[in-house]
Amino acid sequence: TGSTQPQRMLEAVQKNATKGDPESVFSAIDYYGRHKEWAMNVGDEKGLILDSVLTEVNPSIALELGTYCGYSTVRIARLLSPGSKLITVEFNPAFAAVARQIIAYAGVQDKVTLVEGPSGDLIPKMKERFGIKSFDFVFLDHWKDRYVPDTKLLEDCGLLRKGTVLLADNVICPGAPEYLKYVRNSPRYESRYFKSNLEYSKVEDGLEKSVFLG
Ligand SMILES: CCc1ncnc2c1ncn2[C@@H]1O[C@H](/C=C/CNC(=O)c2cc(-c3ccc(F)cc3)cc(O)c2O)[C@@H](O)[C@H]1O
Ligand SMILES: [Mg+2]
Repeated sequence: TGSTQPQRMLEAVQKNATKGDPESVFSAIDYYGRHKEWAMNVGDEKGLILDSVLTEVNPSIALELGTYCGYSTVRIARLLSPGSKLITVEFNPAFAAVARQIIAYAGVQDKVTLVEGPSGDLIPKMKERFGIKSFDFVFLDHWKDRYVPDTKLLEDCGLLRKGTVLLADNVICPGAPEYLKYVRNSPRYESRYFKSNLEYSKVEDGLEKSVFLG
């Protein structure tokens, strides 16, 4: 019945995953994306890189730009220490509605605040709305041409501190060439590329990890 892909993914989660088990939730989405219908989730291969960077950073306050169905939201939230929070930003209300249900099904809703709206409007309100000094970790996975403007906005709003880690999806496919130029040429970032594959495919893609130097 699900008319949109996110609704069909939610159905797959409700059918195949165990309530309260985050791993079973994102595994069900991976199965769906690999065997039923390709979907733009960071996926299982790049997901392992995301997991390892997260474990290394162990953020108290994390930001995700582009929730979509909540696949990476669940993947990130499951690794957060008690008391840590993830704020995820999504401007499509239909996607946000599905993501809320997937996040709740996984049982990680207490660690996640899903904020609806365009990142450009919400980033400047993060401090006043959520009492945030700065983010420890940012996952960029929204429109690729928003990576640079939103990174600059995070800098200008004082939301990055010495050591904040930015992790950007899809820097090769679909590609974020301006973003790669920005973080690799800027003296304010220490950048490194993690080669991988596009989700559920053999095409090359990768994640760019950039540490803000202050
Ligand atoms: C306005 C700022 C702003 N504020 C708030 N929410 C925003 C937003 N801009 C976007 N969103 C939401 O984020 C999600 C979009 C994500 C965009 N992601 C890809 O386009 C992508 C594509 C491929 C691929 C497609 C086709 C191929 F052939 C190959 C690769 C693979 C990937 O992993 C990909 O992430 C949606 O939920 C938007 O509603
Ligand atoms: Mg992506």
